[in-house]
Amino acid sequence: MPHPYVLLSAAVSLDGCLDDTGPERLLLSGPEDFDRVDEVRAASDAILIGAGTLRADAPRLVVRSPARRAERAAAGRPEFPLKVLVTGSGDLDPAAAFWGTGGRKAVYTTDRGAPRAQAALRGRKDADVVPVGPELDWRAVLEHLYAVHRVRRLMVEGGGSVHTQLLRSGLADELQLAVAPLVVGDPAAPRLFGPGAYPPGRLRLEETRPVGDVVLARYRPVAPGAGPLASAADRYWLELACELARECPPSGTAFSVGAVVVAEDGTELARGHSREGGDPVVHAEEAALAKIDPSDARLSAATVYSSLEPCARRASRPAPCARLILAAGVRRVVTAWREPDTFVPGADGSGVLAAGGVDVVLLPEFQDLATAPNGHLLGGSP
Ligand SMILES: NC(=O)C1=CN([C@@H]2O[C@H](COP(=O)(O)OP(=O)(O)OC[C@H]3O[C@@H](n4cnc5c(N)ncnc54)[C@H](OP(=O)(O)O)[C@@H]3O)[C@@H](O)[C@H]2O)C=CC1
Ligand SMILES: Nc1c(N[C@@H]2O[C@H](COP(=O)(O)O)[C@@H](O)[C@H]2O)[nH]c(=O)[nH]c1=O
Repeated sequence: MPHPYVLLSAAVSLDGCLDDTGPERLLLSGPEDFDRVDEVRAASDAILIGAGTLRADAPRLVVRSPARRAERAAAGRPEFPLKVLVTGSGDLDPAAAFWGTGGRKAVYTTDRGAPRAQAALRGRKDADVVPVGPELDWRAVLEHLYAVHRVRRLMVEGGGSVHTQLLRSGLADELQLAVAPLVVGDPAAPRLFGPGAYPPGRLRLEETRPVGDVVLARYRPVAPGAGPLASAADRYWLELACELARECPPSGTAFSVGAVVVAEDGTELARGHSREGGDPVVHAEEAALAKIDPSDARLSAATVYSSLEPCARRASRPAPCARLILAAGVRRVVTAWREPDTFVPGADGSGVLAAGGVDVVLLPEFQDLATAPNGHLLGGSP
């Protein structure tokens, strides 16, 4: 099920704190950065916080700039992004400014928290309470936001507990961190990220920029997911594989495919595309794997991303790509598109891989991107 693009946004002190322990919210951003945050809000379909932030900060979470609100309205969007709250307890103050400002609100809670949240918000026609089960399942929250509220871009404004869970579970697409030039120094102050197990490796730095006296750093988590569930980083790499497919020399008799092989820690091991380097028959996965030393110990925990599922049979080479992947020891493949019958009827590379113990993850929301360079082969519809 598709998810929105999830952007974590936070301002932190030099010692990694989100706030101090005083009664007032600590302003870490300066005026220029608050204006940047307003711009990010205006570009989002929804803004999510945890109930801890609602209690601590009395947030309104609105787009402040009238010009940005007018731009949204002119584009046919609601003037304000949807406000999203997560709570386990359902213990909500109905008098909080959060409820009386902005547009629609959605409250995601547990079966246990729902009756209390519903009681607190009784009479509010602009707030929906959605129980998602005995525990708060983040994937269910994201799927519901995508499917029911049509949220494609979700900004998460904290606090630490929410940011920690989304980064740890591989559901964050981007982190926007404003580093403020002050030190809180209080060991009891809330931190951005708590202790625990995070995806391995380094995040990818996308941008740094001074904004007034804070430094904005934008990162993308790129360590692939594990097992059959897709992570945000899986979407990042699959999109790249689909873009690589556009680099293939045109052909009337073979698909254009892109592939990337990525180590467990997010290091790109190799990439390839069909017919690259003047070889008229080479496939994308084959080209990428050929660039990696077969004894590279990282292969066994690597993920192969391929815009089209790896081939199961071929005439032009002795081994199809599904067999090459198995022989390389790779145990996870993420793909956008099952092979149609165009050239090989009943090809089932995913089945060959699964029979060999590989987790095959299909993300059909990327199929249009994967098929785009192949329209001339598909006779209208794939
Ligand atoms: N500098 C910055 O950019 C920002 C700073 N902050 C600061 O962060 C602090 C608040 O952070 P924090 O205390 O971590 O609070 P959060 O805002 O992360 O909210 C935590 C609460 O959200 C609900 N929740 C979160 N995850 C789950 C789950 N898996 N299941 C059920 N309920 C869940 C629970 O609500 P319940 O208790 O109702 O069950 C939980 O107590 C404040 O001091 C605030 O000022 C906040 C945002 C941005
Ligand atoms: N303190 C702090 C932030 N705090 C965030 O701002 C939210 C309140 O925004 P508003 O409703 O517009 O007042 C609050 O819930 C919390 O998520 N954000 C930042 O970018 N920088 C900061 O220094």
